[in-house]
Order: sequence, then structure tokens, then C-alpha cells
Amino acid sequence: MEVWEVVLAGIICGVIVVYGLLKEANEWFYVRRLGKKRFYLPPGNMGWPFIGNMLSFFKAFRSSDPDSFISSYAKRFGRIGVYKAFMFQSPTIMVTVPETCKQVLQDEVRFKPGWPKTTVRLIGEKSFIGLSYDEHKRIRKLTAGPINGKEALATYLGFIEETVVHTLETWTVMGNIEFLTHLRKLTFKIIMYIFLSKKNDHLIEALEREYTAINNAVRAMAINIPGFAYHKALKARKKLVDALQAILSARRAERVTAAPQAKKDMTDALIDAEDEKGHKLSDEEIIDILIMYLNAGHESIAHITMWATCFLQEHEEVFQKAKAEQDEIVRTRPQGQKGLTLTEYRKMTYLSKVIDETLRVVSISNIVFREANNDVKIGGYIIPKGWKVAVWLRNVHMDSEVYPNPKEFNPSRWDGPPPKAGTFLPFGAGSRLCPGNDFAKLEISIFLHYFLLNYECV
Ligand code: HEM
Repeated sequence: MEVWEVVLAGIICGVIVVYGLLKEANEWFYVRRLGKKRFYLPPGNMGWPFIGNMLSFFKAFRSSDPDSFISSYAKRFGRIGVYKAFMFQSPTIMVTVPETCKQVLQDEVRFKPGWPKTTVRLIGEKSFIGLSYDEHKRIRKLTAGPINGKEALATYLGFIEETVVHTLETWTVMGNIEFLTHLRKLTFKIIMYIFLSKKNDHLIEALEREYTAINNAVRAMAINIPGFAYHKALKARKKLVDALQAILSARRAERVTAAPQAKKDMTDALIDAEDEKGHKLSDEEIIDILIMYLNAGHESIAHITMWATCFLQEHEEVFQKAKAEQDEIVRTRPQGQKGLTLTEYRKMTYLSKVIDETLRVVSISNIVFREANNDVKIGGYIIPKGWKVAVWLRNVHMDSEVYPNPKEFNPSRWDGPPPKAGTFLPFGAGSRLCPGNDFAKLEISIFLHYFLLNYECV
């Protein structure tokens, strides 16, 4: 054998050994240390050191078939709805079918929020995703009613309507517009008014830009180097914190000198909030809660509104049916009544199906994260204490056993009785169910009402 052949054989053997070692590294490091418990882990694979399964995850979400990542597990291991993986730098159990997702979301004792550290750093340690069990309950009670309650919806309806009508009129004279960008501006304007009573366009545009930078990085690799999305997002968060601190300080100063206001917004409610021991929220806590609410309260609505508008445009029959319903609402309106009422909104039954179908097909919050407080048995397998749980809401909505022909946009699939518990989770479930779900549907409906009556995209 020639020397070069020996060297080449050595290199090939070396590469194979290193490949094998790297491929098993996460398995040895995270799985073997579980002792006998490891035999009760669900099937799956732990991917490569540090990056785990993230390369195939990103590849799928950048392709035209984002569901290929999770469906590859079902193909390899069967539709068992629980798989092990290594994602966002943590050993993770992925739950993917209605039964397992529901079990995790409804168990707030054995599961706490488990968002990747990088997401928590962007949204805030003191925001909802970082709050302890008791703090979370208190802040929910304080903020969910004033957003989603019947009285709140009736109060906000007028402002949402006025802003939508004005914005649509402005767009018609702007020529070609980037639809999502402008929808984001619209939805941000609305949430800024509700939380901070701010109508200043310049301020709203500046803050919305920072949110766009944050949202671009929520699912990006956490590389804090200039030029990378995560680095830009951290800088954007700092700017947001500074701007909100200035607003909050000004509000506190105003409240000392000015007479008490009859009209209070959510910032006032957060300043006034007190627990049973008389503790008030610090500025840091209020700012993180605001950062999360302002973000959650505009980004998803903008995306769902955009998709619903596109689906309506693409499906002539659905468009005509939805338009007929809105025409009828206006036609039967009492004389002299200007604008929409909550009663009219409740009559938009077909439009509600269009929105639910959009929420299902798009599944904008495709995954939510938890962490196991203890070893938890699920579907006959174990989720070890400290492991993350990725609750794959999108997979529930794309499950052909629940929704035949799941990729098809078909509002009529909602004609029958309401969906079975755990099969429709666009807003999550359990104690962390989205507190803005009714508000979101109201805002999307108002936009679509005016769009259907007076406009079309060209
Ligand atoms: C189409 C629109 C929306 C969608 C699809 C959506 C989806 C979701 C989902 C899936 C969760 C659950 C997260 C989890 O279980 O960890 C959630 C939580 C949350 N959402 Fe929404 N959301 C929308 C609109 C809104 C609006 C309008 C607001 C505020 C006005 C809002 C505020 C929040 C907050 C504060 C949480 C955290 C709740 C908690 O941890 O207790 N969302 N949202």
C-alpha cells in the first residue's frame, strides 16, 4: 500500500469517527445522564452539539413547506404526538397532536413558561413570559378584563373604526403600498392609543420600527454581532425601553401635578396596581409588560388581517358571501346610526368563520414553549424535569385527522358544531390563553368589514 493511501484511509476513518462522535454527543450528554428514565423518553433525535435540530428547522421554515420539519418526525416514528429533539439550545420534547398539546397547555402546575432565553431577553425578563405563577395571575387579572371585556370592546370599537376608515382612505391615494408594513403601522397605532393614549404619528412610527427589528429576530439565531438580526433587535429593545421609560416618567409627573383624570388607560392601571401587601409595580416591570402587550397587540393582528384579505381576494365565492353579509348589516341598520356597533359585529357569523379559517391555516403563533417543573408522564412517555416543551399548535391545525385536506382554505368547514376541545388553538389554551383574543377578532373584523364594502387589492 502506498503511503498516500494509508494517509487517505486514516483521514477517512478519522472523519467517520468524529462524525459518529458528534452525532451522538447530545444523546450522551443529555439523554444518558437521565439513567433508567431515558428508556421512557419518546422517540426522536437530539441532532448536533449546540445547534441540535435547528438547521433542519430553519431550512423547513425558509422553504415553501414549513410543515416538513415536524411531519418528518411523524413519518419516521408514527403519529404519536410526542418526540424528543434539541432546539433553541435546550433538550426539548415536542408535543404535536391535540391530546398532548392540550394536556401541556392546561397544566400550569407542572409546566411553566419555557421560552428560549434569547426570546426572553428581547421581550423582557419581567414580561408575561418571565413572570412567576402568582405575579402572572395578578397581572392577568389586572390587564385582561380591560382589553377583552364587553365594555372594553364597546369602548375601543369607535377608535378602531375611525382609524381603519381614515387609514384605508389614505392608502387609496398612496399608489402601490407594501401591505403588511402599512397594516403593522395601523395596528400599532391602535394598540398605542389603548395602552398609552398616544396619537403622535411620528412617535408611533419610530417605535413601530424598533418592534419590526425585534420581531425579525425572535426566531433568528442568537448571534450578538453587528450586522446580525439578533444584535439589531437587542439595540431596538434598548431604544424601546428608553422611550417607554420617558413616557412613564412623564406620566408619573403629570399625575402628581394634574387633577385626577376620569379617563384612564392601561398605563394608569399598571401604575395604580397594588398587591395585597401594598406593593406597586416598578418601572422596570411596567415597561416589560408594556413591551409585550404592545408587541403581541399589533404584530399578529397585522399578519392575520393581511392573510384574510389575500384569501378573500383569491376565493371569489368566499369574497362574495362575506361581502353580502356586510352589505346586509349596513342595509338593515337603523336610520341615523353612524358606524358599527357590537351587536352588528356579533352578526358577522360568516366573516368570523373566514377569520377562524385564516387563523387555522396561517397559525401565526406556530409554537409556544413550556418547561417541565417535574418529571411528567405524557402519552406513555416521560418529559424529564427541566426539559423544554415545544407545543406545536400549527401541527394541530394541519392534522388531516382533525381537518381533512388541511392546507385548503375553506371557511365552510366551520359550518358544523364548534371544534372539539384542543383542536383549535390559535390563541393557546389554559391560564395563558391569549388575553387579547376577542380584541384581535374585533379589530380584524372591522378592517374586513370596510375592506369588503368599499375596496379591493389591485
Ligand atoms: C391574531 C392575533 C393574536 C394571536 C394569533 C395571538 C396568539 C397568542 C397565543 C397563541 C398566546 C399564548 C402563548 C402561550 O401559551 O405561551 C398569546 C398570548 C398572549 N397574547 Fe396574544 N395573540 C393575538 C393577539 C393579541 C392581542 C391583540 C393582544 C393584546 C392586546 C395579545 C396579548 C397577548 C399576551 C399579553 C399574551 C401572554 C399571555 C400570558 O402569558 O398569560 N395578543 N397570544
